[in-house]
Amino acid sequence: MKRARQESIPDKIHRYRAVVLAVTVPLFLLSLFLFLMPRTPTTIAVVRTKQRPGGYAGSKSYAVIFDAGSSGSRVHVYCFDENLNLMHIGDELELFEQRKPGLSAYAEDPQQAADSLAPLLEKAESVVPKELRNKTPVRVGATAGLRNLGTETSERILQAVRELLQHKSSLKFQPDWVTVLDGTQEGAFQWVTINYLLGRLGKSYANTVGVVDLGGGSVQMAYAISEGDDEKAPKALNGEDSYVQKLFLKGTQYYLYVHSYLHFGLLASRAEILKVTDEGNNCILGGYHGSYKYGDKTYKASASSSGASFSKCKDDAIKALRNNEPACTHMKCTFGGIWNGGGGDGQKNLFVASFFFDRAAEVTLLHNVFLTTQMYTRLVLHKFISSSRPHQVGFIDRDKPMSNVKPADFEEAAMRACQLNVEDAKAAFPLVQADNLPYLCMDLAYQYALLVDGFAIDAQQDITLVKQVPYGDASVEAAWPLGSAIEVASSSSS
Ligand SMILES: O=c1[nH]cnc2c1ncn2[C@@H]1O[C@H](COP(=O)(O)OP(=O)(O)O)[C@@H](O)[C@H]1O
Ligand SMILES: [Ca+2]
Repeated sequence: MKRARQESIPDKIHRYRAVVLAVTVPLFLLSLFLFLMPRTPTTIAVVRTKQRPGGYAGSKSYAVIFDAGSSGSRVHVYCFDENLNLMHIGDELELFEQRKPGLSAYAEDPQQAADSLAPLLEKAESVVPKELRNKTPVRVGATAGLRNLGTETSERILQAVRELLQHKSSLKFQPDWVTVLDGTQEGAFQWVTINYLLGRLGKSYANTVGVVDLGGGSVQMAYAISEGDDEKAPKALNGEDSYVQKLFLKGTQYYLYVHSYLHFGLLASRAEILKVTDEGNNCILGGYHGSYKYGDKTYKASASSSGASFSKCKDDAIKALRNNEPACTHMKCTFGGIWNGGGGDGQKNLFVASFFFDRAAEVTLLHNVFLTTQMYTRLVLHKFISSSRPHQVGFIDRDKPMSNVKPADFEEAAMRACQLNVEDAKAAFPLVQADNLPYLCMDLAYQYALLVDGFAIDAQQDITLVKQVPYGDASVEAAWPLGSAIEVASSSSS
């Protein structure tokens, strides 16, 4: 048998050259490709590590703001880019959650008050990316409800809320971020919110809009005035909030007239009106005999035998506005001896929010959605159906978050509501909550009196009722927390 010849290494390479080439060439090409490729990290979508305070990471910063209102608690979460534009949180431009009642309903039990915020906190945290939570500030602003309770009780509640945030939250938190907002801050934040969403910040004061925010406990008026008018503003006396605040926004100096009227929010005003009326009330819908509780006081709320009367009820609302009015020591006053700010271009476009919108929406129905034939007939009978908007009853466009109306629309709606007894009103206004029904005439008459007699707005002036303001591809709540978040985000990203 012929023995195989012993091959040398060069011979072997020569014999297997095809295999060697087939293995080494692709390997060489692969290494060359990897060598020339741009050096990107292999992990996916890393959040940039350079982070500034205020939940800032790369180009995003978050802010969580609790609105502890007198009639309910709400949480808003906003996300801003580095130019302070709102960015998406899911499909929306904010997270907004609410629950009732507000903190002041738990005056006797601060722990329960704080616990009422826990579900809102959980929801808010869930939309902030985990790695940003300890950089994201959480603030709580309480408004008229806690202002009414007095310092000791409200401080106990705020302390319980601070403990909740300290122990149950992973957000960035400082004890002095949980406060009772003063009314002028609240009004100023509301003005910033609406003007920001409308894209008016950075423009001359004359191109901004004025705002009225009718809460449950207080109502705020805020609008920008000229520098010259600021110089003429009456100086605040000791203990009074100053009438004008200076705000520097988007490179522009604004002089903002703001006043908050405690006890003149919609729910508080009912108590004021019930106080000035005697036995049979002119505002309570016919057939209702009960009582109204506001704060820790209860008022008799009983209809007169002839039912409600719009004109008498409006007079009572005006009496409540003027009740114990101190002399007007300023050039021109609204009510309560308060300077009216002098008016001007910053007030010519007025955006009117909160309960103004809510009540208007509740007395507006789409025929096809809500009305039975019997109800329709009743509404025609009472002339509820307006020829200018034949597709609906009432005066706003229910499908839109903003509507152009006139103060006179509230008068007209009040006149119609006041004619009804409580049973008929229930059928005519299925959207009005049962516990608000007896007060429907009172609420609408007060809203009209507040605008026309309180703030001296012409009954025929165009005003905008607003709940949300369209911004980008979504709408954002027209409420003060956005103004507060803008302050937080701009101070932490500068
Ligand atoms: O985010 C919001 N969007 C629209 N309306 C709001 C928002 N938050 C509160 N409101 C409105 O504010 C009114 C309640 O006032 P609130 O309870 O805040 O009283 P207060 O401001 O006197 O403390 C309601 O009409 C409610 O719909
Ligand atoms: Ca409010």
